[in-house]
Amino acid sequence: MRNRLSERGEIATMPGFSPVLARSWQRCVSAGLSPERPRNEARHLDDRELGEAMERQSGLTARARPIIEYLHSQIRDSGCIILLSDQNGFLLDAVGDPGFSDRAAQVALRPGACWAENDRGTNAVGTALIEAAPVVIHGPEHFLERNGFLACAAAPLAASDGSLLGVLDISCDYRIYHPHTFGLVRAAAQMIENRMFEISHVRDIKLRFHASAQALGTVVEGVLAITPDGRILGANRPAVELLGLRPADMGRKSVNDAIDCRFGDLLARDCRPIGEVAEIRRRDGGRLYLRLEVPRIGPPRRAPPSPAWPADALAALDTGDAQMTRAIGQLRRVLDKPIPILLRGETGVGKDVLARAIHDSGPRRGGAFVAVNCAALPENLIEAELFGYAPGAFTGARREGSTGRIREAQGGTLFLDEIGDMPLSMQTRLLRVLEERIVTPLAGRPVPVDFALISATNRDLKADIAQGRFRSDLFYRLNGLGVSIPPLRHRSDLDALITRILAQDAGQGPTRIVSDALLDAFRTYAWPGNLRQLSSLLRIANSMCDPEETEIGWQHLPDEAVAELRSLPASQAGSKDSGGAASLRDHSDQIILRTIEASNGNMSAAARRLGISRNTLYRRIAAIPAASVAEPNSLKIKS
Ligand SMILES: Nc1ncnc2c1ncn2[C@@H]1O[C@H](COP(=O)(O)OP(=O)(O)OP(=O)(O)O)[C@@H](O)[C@H]1O
Repeated sequence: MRNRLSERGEIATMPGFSPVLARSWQRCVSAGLSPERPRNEARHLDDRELGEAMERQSGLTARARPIIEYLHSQIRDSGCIILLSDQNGFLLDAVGDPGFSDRAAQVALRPGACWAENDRGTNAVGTALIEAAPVVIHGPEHFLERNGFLACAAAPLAASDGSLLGVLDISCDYRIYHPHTFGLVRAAAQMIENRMFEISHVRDIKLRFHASAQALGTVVEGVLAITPDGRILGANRPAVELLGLRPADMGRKSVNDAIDCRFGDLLARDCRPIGEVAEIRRRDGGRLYLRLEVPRIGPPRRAPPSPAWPADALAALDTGDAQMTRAIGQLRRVLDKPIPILLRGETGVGKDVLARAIHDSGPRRGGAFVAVNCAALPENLIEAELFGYAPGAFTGARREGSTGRIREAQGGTLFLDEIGDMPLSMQTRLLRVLEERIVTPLAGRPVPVDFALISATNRDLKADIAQGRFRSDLFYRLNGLGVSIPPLRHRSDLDALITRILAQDAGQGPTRIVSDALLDAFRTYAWPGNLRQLSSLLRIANSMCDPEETEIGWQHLPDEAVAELRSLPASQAGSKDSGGAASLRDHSDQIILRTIEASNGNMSAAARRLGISRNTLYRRIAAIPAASVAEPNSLKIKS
C-alpha cells in the first residue's frame, strides 16, 4: 500500500484502490500530511473542551448511548470498540472490550481525540465525514502508518434536515475484521438517526412509506415529517434515498412532488387511512404503501413562516432577535463564497458558537474547524503554532516538525478568536498568508493553503488601528463581512434563548420553565457575561431543582446571583438603558467591581461568578475608567 504514494506525493491508481480511497489519500497529500505524522500533531480536546463539545451534541450523545450499548452487547468479547464522533471528527463516546480499548487508546481512539482527515489522514471517521457516506478503511488503507493495524467501519449520522451530526464507527484489529461489521454499523447508525428523527418530530404529522407493505414499521421504511399543508419538514435516510431528496428540499418541497401523490387527497381520506395502510400508484407505475400518522400531543407544527433555507446549525441560532436574524441572513449569503467573516461582540455573546455554526452550515463542514485563541498564545510561540516549522527548525522544537494551525485548517475553516490581541509582527505575517494563500513554515518550504476564514474580537479594532495597535490592511482583509452580535441585554429573544438552553440541558428529561418573577429580573439585568453567564446560571439553577419541580425560581439560584440580580431593580435599569450603551457599560463595570469585592479580590472566583474567563476579566478591568472605581484601595486583586 505504501508504494501507492510516490516520492512526489502522487497517488497511483491501482486495482482495488477505490475512488474514495484515492480521493482521501490525495486530500492527505494536499494537506501536507506524511504517513509518519507524529501522534501529538493531531488535535485533542482537554477535559473542559470535551465537556463543551459533548454539551453541544448532548441530543446526539444521549440518544446514541443506548444503541451503542445495545450494539456492544451484541459484539462483546469480539475485540471491537464502538466510537461516536461529532461532525468535526472529535470522538465523544467510546464503548469497547478492555483489551482492544487499551490498544486503541494508544493511537488515540478515545474521547477527545480528533479523527478528522486533516488530523489523522485517511480513516473511517474522518473519511466518512468528508464523503458523507459509509466507509470501511482496512489495515494499510489508513494513511498514517501507525494506524495500519486497525480496520474501521463507519457510517455518518445525519439529522432529519440532512445536516451532518457525526459518525458511528466500529474499529478492531484488521486481522479479525468481519465484513458483517459494515452492515452492523450502518444498521446501528440508522437506528440512531431514526431515534433522533422521532424525537425531533414528535409533534409533526408523519408519513411512513415503502414499496413493500411488509417493510412498513421496520428500520427500512421511509418517514417524512410534514406540515399540515404537505410541506416536507424532515426525512429519515431511507426516505431521502427512496425519494432522492436533498437537504435544500427540507421546508420547501411538497409531499405531492416528492411521492407523486396528492397529499390533499390523502388528508381528505385521512378519516380512514390514519394509522391504516393506503396504497397509491406513482406516475412511474410503481406502487407505494403509506401510513399517515397524526400526533396526539399538542397541535402539529405550522408551516415555517419563510422556509427560505433548510434548518441547520445557523438556523438553530436564529431565535427571534431582529439583529441576529439579519446577521444570520447575511452570513448565509456568503457561506459558499471566499469572503472572510469578522464577528464582533462583547465577551460571551456567542462568537465562538456562531463561528462553529457558520462552519457546520457551509460547504466546508466536512473539513476541520480549527480554532486559535490569539490572546492565549505566548508571543514567542505564536509563529510556530500558526505557521508550523520544519524538522529541527529551532532548539527545543519537535524532532518531526509541526504542521501549524493554519495548514490544519486545509479544506476547512480557520477561526482566529480574539484577533485584536495578535502581536503586530504576527499581523504582518498573517496578512501575507491571507493575501497569497501560501504558508511558509519556519525553516520550511512554502505550501499552498485553502481554508475559509472567520475571525472574532471583542475589541474596537478601528480604535486599535488609530492607536497603531492593529494593521489597517489586515483589518480590511479580515473584515470581508463584518457582523456585530448584540449583547444579551439588547436582545429581544431572551425567552427563546432561555427555553433553548433549558431544553438542551434537560436532554431526555422534562424541560423546566423560569418563574415569571425571575424572568422579570432576568429582563432587567445587564448580563455582563452575556449568554455564557445566562447559560451557566440556568444550568446551575436546573441542577438545584428537585426532580418533580417544573419551575425554576429565585430559590434555585446561588446567593451571589440573587444579590446581583436584585442589585438592579427594573425601574433603575430602565433609566440606565435610556441612557444608552455607555451607561449600561458603566453598570456592567460596577457589577464586575462589586463581584470582585464580593470574591475578596480572588479573580478566579470572580470570573467564575460572572461566567467569563480570567483573561476577559483582566481586560475588562483594564478598560474601566479610573473614575468608575469608587474606592480604588478597596479593590485588592489576588490572582
Ligand atoms: N445561541 C446560544 N444559545 C445558547 N447558549 C449560547 C448561545 N451562544 C452562546 N451560548 C453560551 O455561551 C457560552 C459562550 O459562548 P461563546 O464562547 O461562543 O462566546 P464568545 O463571544 O466567543 O466569548 P469570548 O469573547 O469570551 O470568547 C457558550 O459556551 C454557550 O454556553
